[in-house]
Amino acid sequence: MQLFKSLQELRAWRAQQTGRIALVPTMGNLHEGHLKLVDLAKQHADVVIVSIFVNPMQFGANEDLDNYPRTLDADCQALAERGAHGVFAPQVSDVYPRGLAVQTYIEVPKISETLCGASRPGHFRGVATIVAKLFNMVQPHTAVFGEKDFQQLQVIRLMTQDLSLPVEVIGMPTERAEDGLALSSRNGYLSPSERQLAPVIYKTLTALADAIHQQGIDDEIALAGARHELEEHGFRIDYLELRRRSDLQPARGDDHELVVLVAAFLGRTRLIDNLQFTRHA
Ligand SMILES: Nc1ncnc2c1ncn2[C@@H]1O[C@H](COP(=O)(O)OP(=O)(O)OP(=O)(O)O)[C@@H](O)[C@H]1O
Ligand SMILES: CC(C)(CO)[C@@H](O)C(=O)[O-]
Ligand code: BAL
Repeated sequence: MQLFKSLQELRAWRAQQTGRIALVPTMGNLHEGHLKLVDLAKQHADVVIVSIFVNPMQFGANEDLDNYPRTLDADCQALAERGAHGVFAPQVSDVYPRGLAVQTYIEVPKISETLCGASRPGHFRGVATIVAKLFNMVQPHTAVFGEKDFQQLQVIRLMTQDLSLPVEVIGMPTERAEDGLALSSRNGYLSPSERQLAPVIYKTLTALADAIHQQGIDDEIALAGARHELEEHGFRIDYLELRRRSDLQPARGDDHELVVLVAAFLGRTRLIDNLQFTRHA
C-alpha cells in the first residue's frame, strides 16, 4: 500500500493509473465501519484510495477540531491489512494553500440548512467543498460514504448531480457494535458509563420505527415517546426528527419512504444516528 502525503505525490501516481479507482473519504481514526467502506469500494473498482484528512473547514469554532483523534500509523496498518491500495493524507496547507478564507466554496442549500446543518452552521459547506476538492484531487470513478452520516450522504449526492461530477456515489449501511451503537470515532470520547448508555439511541430509533411501521401510531405521538425515552436516560437531544428520505424535508402522512434522524449529547459527546423505514400505505 502506498502513502501519499502530498498532492504532488498523489497526482504523479494518478497520472499513471488506467484502472477503475474508488475513493473512500475519511477523517481517520479508523474503525470497522470505515474498513467495511473499503470492502465495498473494492467490489466497485480495481484500486481503492482512502483519504485521511481532518478538514478544518467543516468544524465550528467551538467544536473538537484540535482534539479530534489523529492515528495515522495505526490507520495505515489497518488499511494495508484490509487491502486498500493507497492512503492520501495531505497537510492542511496542501489542501488550502491560501488558508481557510477561500474565495470559492460549494454550498448545497436547503438540505444543508436543517438537522446537523442547523446545529452546525457552515458544516455542510465545508463538507461539500472538501469532498469536491478530494474528487478533483483523486479523480475517482466512484466514492463510498456511510449512511451513518445520512444527511452528509444526501448532500454529497445532490452536489454530485447538480455539478455533473463524473463520480458514482455509493452509500453503505451503518456498521454497528453488537449492542446496536453505530460505530463512530467520537464514541472514543465516551466514559465507560456513557458507553453503556449509548445503545439506547438505536433502541429508541428501532422502537419508533416499529411504532409507526407496525403499530400505525401517529408520528407526533411516536416522536414524543422517543424524545421522552432519550431524555429519561440522560441524553440532551439536539434533534430527533422524522423526515422523508429523498430531500430530508418534514415527513407528511402520505410520505412512505422515511428516515428518523437523531443527534444527542451524552455528557459532552454529540452522537448521531438514523434509521430508514417505510410507512404502510
Ligand atoms: N458506523 C459506520 N458505518 C458506516 N459508515 C460509517 C460509519 N462510521 C463512519 N462511517 C463513514 O465513514 C466515512 C468517514 O467518516 P468519519 O471519518 O467522519 O468517521 P466517523 O466515525 O463518522 O467519525 P465521527 O465520529 O467524527 O463522525 C463517512 O462516509 C462516514 O459516513
Ligand atoms: C466526508 C468527510 C471525509 C469530509 O471531510 C467527512 O465529513 C467524514 O469523515 O464523514
Ligand atoms: N462524520 C462527519 C464529519 C463530522 O462530524 O465533521
